[in-house]
Amino acid sequence: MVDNADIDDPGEYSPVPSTMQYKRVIIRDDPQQASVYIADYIVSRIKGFNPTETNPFVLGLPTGSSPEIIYKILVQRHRAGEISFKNVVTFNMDEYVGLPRDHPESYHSFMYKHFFSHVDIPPQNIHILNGNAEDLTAECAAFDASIARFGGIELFLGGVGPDGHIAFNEPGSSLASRTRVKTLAYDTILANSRFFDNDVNKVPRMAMTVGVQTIMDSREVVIVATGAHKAIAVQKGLEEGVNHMWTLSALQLHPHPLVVCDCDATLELKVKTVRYFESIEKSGTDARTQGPALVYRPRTYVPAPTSTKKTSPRQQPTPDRTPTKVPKDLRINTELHRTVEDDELTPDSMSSRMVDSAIGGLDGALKNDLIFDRMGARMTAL
Ligand SMILES: N[C@@H]1[C@@H](O)[C@H](O)[C@@H](COP(=O)(O)O)O[C@@H]1O
Repeated sequence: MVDNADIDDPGEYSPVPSTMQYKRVIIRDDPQQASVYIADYIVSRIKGFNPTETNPFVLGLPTGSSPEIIYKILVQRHRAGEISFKNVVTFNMDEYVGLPRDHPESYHSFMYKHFFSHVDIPPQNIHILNGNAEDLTAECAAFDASIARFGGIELFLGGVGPDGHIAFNEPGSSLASRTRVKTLAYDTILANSRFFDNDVNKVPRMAMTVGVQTIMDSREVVIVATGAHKAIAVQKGLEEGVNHMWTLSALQLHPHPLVVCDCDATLELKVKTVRYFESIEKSGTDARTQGPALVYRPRTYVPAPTSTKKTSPRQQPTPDRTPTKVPKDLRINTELHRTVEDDELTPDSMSSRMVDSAIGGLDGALKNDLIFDRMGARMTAL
């Protein structure tokens, strides 16, 4: 990303990759300050868009502990009357497969607990993949079709896994992927076991996730990366080449990526890289407060069928995601019926871990081994 940061011309706010690119890395002292930056940024983008019922702001959203603070601040801004989500449509990036919707660790539960229940977003504007759908492939295709029906995603907020994954696009994911079912890498299962009583056996093995290309199709991507455990991912994603083993790195090819880190997440970056991006911000290209406003292009918008029926969050029906009309000019391929991971690699080391981890009793041994040889080594290196 560094060598390609031709930020002198922010260009048009266009989903089409062009030579006019505007890459930003913002560094703040701690997760709180990084989250304030992002929350304010999202608020300013929504306000600048001036959404209406017929032209809503389409926002992609993540789960995870990093975005929790961002949601808290957004809720505070909403309560203070600074922002309304009435004309915002959301698409969540992922959901576990097979976990009941009302399980406390489902991404449905997470989103309502931390965000949706506290703001004025209409339930029919919320889109979260149904990890219990009978036909998961059809569910994924319908999700992409629904994004297309809304004219694509305006801003996709995401986190990053310690192994560099965005959404659940694990190492080896195709950079051309769209929404589909993925087997989780053992590192991710291990990382997420903290939400499941630290028991890797309780973590679902599969998830549905938007693809790397789904994220790349959005007009702007904002990534939050906080903590020393994200430092390697940030370094690989920003300083090294585009690589499907660190899917964050795909953003190097996006026209409007914004990565917001705390200091700890930059620990593996070269001082030169950090200084470079700090100087960019100082020289007046902080898009939130100083930089030139992005120009919103009119989008082809096909309104979703609306329902006036009130539902409680838990009973929220799966929206009708079969589009009656999909704009022809959209680049989103809605005809994805390939089988799971057709075009993706699962590194040998990971697939063998997955097989072994299914055998009772081996998880503990593997866990120790992994902590030692992967995460442990990274942490000592810090
Ligand atoms: N699918 C989610 C990702 O979307 C998230 O970015 C990652 C990191 O989460 P955290 O912010 O908790 O470190 O966790 C999960 O794997």
